[in-house]
Amino acid sequence: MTVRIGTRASKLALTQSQQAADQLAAVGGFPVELVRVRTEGDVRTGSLSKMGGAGVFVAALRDALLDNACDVAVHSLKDLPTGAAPGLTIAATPKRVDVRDALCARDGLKLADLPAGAKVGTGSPRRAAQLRAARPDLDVIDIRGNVDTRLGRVPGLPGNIDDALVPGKSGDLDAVVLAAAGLERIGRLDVVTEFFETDVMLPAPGQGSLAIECRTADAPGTAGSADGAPNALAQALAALNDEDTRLAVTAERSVLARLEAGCAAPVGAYAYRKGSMLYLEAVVCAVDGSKTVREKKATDGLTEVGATLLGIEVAELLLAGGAADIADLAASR
Ligand SMILES: NCc1[nH]cc(CCC(=O)O)c1CC(=O)O
Repeated sequence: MTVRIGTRASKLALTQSQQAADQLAAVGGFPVELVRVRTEGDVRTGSLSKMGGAGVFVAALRDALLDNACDVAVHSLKDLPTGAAPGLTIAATPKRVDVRDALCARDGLKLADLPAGAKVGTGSPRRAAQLRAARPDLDVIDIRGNVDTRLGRVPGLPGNIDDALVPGKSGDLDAVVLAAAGLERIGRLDVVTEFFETDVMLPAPGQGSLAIECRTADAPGTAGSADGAPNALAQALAALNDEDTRLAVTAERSVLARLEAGCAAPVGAYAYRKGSMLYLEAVVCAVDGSKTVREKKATDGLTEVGATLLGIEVAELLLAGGAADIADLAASR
């Protein structure tokens, strides 16, 4: 048996798929190969909103799983919609890496050093809102493209502008904000000039975490041979799972689900386990940075159900604090 991992062709996707492939092969003892899946979001360069949102990146991989064109898909968890995918299971969330957002600025500048009116690029309403709340004098510019293309818009940061996507835009910004996790995975933490602590900028729910998805029939707990023993893939997937990461991202995604928030809603959430408690912090911001609702709560229910309930409780506190009035929670792109 060769296990086929479906992957997008971007540098970040290939890197994280290859890492998962190496780990699966090591613990499973079976051969693993990468299968490239082209997604609509990779092929077309137009507005993501016209393609049905960031979910287009995920949908093609899920179709490939359901069509038996691959056995495993590795997603950035923060790109996964919260709704269920029938027939598929998130079999593992490996131990999460750095959850923070990172400023990548010209000349080594930190947020406090940027001059008034400095142009800071981000495609994320969540980052834009928290940037504006911290520094209302900045000019936040909407950008998209892969990590290289984004970095290439800051003078002195070696990036590779995709000219089809953003013609003539090389070096036009003072800084961009990216997830530390993505930079870490592709070995580009050298461009970071400041890591934002979570009191300045709460990350996207699931940021820094991967979701390893498979057909439910192959998932740990469901897959079995006639004698009831789990199959080799299910066992290997179970070995890649980190339960503290699973609890944290379950709580974070539960906030999004209870808020019925779209993928472009300005919502941040971060959960972490400390001892016998699971802590969750979440924020909803007006995109112009003028208003913020923030809540924090903990539970000693260290189970999937406990984490989900914690997310619901925090979401309801946010709603009671006026979250739906300050932000368009349904916003999608
Ligand atoms: N939306 C794009 C995306 N999806 C996952 C990551 C990397 C971070 C992660 O794995 O959480 C990124 C890039 C970014 O936000 O800078």
